[in-house]
Amino acid sequence: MARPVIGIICNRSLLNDQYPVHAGGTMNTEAIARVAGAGAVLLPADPDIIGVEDVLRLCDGVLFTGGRPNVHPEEYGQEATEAHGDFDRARDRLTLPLIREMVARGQPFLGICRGFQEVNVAMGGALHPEIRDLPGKMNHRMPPDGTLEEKFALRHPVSFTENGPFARLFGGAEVMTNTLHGQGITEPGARVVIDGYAPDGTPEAIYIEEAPGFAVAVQWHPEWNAEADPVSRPLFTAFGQAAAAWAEGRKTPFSPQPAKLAKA
Ligand SMILES: N[C@@H](CCC(=O)NCCCC(=O)O)C(=O)O
Repeated sequence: MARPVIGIICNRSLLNDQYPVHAGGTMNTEAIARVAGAGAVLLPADPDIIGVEDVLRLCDGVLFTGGRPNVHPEEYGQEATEAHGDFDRARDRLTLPLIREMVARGQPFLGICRGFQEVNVAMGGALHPEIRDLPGKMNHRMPPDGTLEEKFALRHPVSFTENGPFARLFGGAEVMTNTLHGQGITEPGARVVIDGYAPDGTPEAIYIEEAPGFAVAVQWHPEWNAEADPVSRPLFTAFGQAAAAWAEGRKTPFSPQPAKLAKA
């Protein structure tokens, strides 16, 4: 039986340090295929190659992935500085209008890390280029060296609104997550509900208020260990269910039922 199709936003990269490619991580494709239960398609992050309308027609959902290059600060009315690092303006030109259109239509999406930041900026919010420089903030960047297991290790708790949608989805108001980011939300965009925070107050989980569909994003990387992680699994499962509903012509707002607590 045909599965829903979820588009995965790629990042530009160099193969063998020589050949320009549009790259999609296998952690993302595996999470979409094995946990969300959808067919995964890789989307070049450039509207001159695939436009917003093409993606909306082809995909039942979109995964806005992590990525090292940052959303250009002119997208939120600020000047670029050295702290902002690298940019990917083609990706900005595709993802920001795509997110706004998907929110309006109720077409499901999940944002991860840079994708989380894109959702906030698409809705009119702002970011800080290096949150560890802010008073009281911890360093949320991934360790510069080490194995993937060390880089994606669970590093801090995220606390959610009691009985809010994330707490209901995860079966509790606090979970442990990894952290691999330098930027963070400073001002939420219109209708952006910040529902999860790290201990230092860094926003970690958002959804779009009164969105007709699944409009959700997290600052951490749930694609790591997605099949086994007790947080990743329900998140990608709910995303896949929303994409399947879209494929059948139905919209599903982000309003999980309380998780069935394990029998004592
Ligand atoms: N560039 C943004 C988003 C960080 C992000 O998506 N990290 C995943 C990729 C990790 C890496 O390759 O560095 C930020 O720095 O906040």
